[in-house]
Amino acid sequence: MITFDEVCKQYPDGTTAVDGLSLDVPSGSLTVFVGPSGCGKTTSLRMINRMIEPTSGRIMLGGQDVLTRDAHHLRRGIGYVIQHAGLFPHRTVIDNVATVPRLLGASRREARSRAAELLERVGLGSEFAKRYPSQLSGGQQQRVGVARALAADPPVLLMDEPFSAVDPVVRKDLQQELLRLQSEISKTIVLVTHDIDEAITLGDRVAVMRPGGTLAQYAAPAELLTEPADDFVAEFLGLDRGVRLLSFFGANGLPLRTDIVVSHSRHEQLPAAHSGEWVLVTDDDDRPLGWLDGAASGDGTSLGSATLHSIGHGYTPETDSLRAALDSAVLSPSGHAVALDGDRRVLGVISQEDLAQQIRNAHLHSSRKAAP
Ligand SMILES: Nc1ncnc2c1ncn2[C@@H]1O[C@H](COP(=O)(O)OP(=O)(O)OP(=O)(O)O)[C@@H](O)[C@H]1O
Repeated sequence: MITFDEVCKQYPDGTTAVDGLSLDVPSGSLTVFVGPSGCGKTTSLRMINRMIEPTSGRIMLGGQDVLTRDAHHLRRGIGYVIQHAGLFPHRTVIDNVATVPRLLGASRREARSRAAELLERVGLGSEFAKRYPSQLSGGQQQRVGVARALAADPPVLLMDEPFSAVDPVVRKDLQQELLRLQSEISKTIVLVTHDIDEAITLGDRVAVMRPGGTLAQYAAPAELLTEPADDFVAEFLGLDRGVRLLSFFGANGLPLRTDIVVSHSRHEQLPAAHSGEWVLVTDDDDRPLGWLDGAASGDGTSLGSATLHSIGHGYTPETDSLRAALDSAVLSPSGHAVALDGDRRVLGVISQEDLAQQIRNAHLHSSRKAAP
């Protein structure tokens, strides 16, 4: 556990970077510090490993004030990842990572084998080991940075805007990688970002800081989205916070219709009962072929030659959220989301209207749960 206890930091020029910060970062959790530029996120992070020292207040790590710890010894237990990975440009990838175990006394061979294992763990195969950092993409360099930070097997990992120098697609990949890695290694991670979406995706808990270095709210992402503490937090979360909240509700158990799903193998023509409405046409294996606009086609239309419209991405009830189901319905020409199993077989469909009702139920249920 890391505890900030009334921590303040004033720089010599009089700037107050952090003002009365008190919060607990539970062991094994991923906590995100988020807020607009200049609100004291980096200063707060660097006070954990004593790169910056507080003006007043205390930071406790494992029950001990970090200021009472030898700085080098303290940092050995704290991995640190920064924006541009901060790799040694003249060392190969494997040597960048092996440097840390070497410093800790491992033989060259042991250090390299540990480094290779860590590179594998962050998704970089052996073909990257001999390259230099400049021969890697930004995202690959960030992975090496994470592998190096993990090389001493530190219980704590500090990450300062680790993914902000890479493009949005790579960034999403790296975020998912970090979540996967964290599920395996369960470190105590403190991550700084100015991107609220990143904070909500990654954080078990999110500390929203405001200009002047004070804490606006510290809560789990779903709680932030449901009950922002004030207008500053609500505004920082953005206008689509209701839709983002849907990411926290599973799409399992939604009532699905199968009466407007028509199998190609059982019907050669659009049955009369369906003329006038959209039907989903499937193949012999229940895989979706596309939506047929019954109103435009009329009964008796041959299913084999009808014009079908794409179902889009559909959603998988077991693994997707209500947000994915809603997205699927909004993008569908028929206004229905298609539920697919893991083999992309059709389980049924749900309309936007039915989904809206389910969303209202989910919100109601969550606010009842939140009530004392
Ligand atoms: N060495 C320093 N001397 C004086 N003021 C500083 C120093 N370092 C940071 N500051 C100021 O302290 C405040 C907090 O800075 P900090 O870097 O912690 O913010 P941040 O939230 O991480 O910002 P960003 O998102 O832009 O990186 C800012 O106003 C900054 O200008």
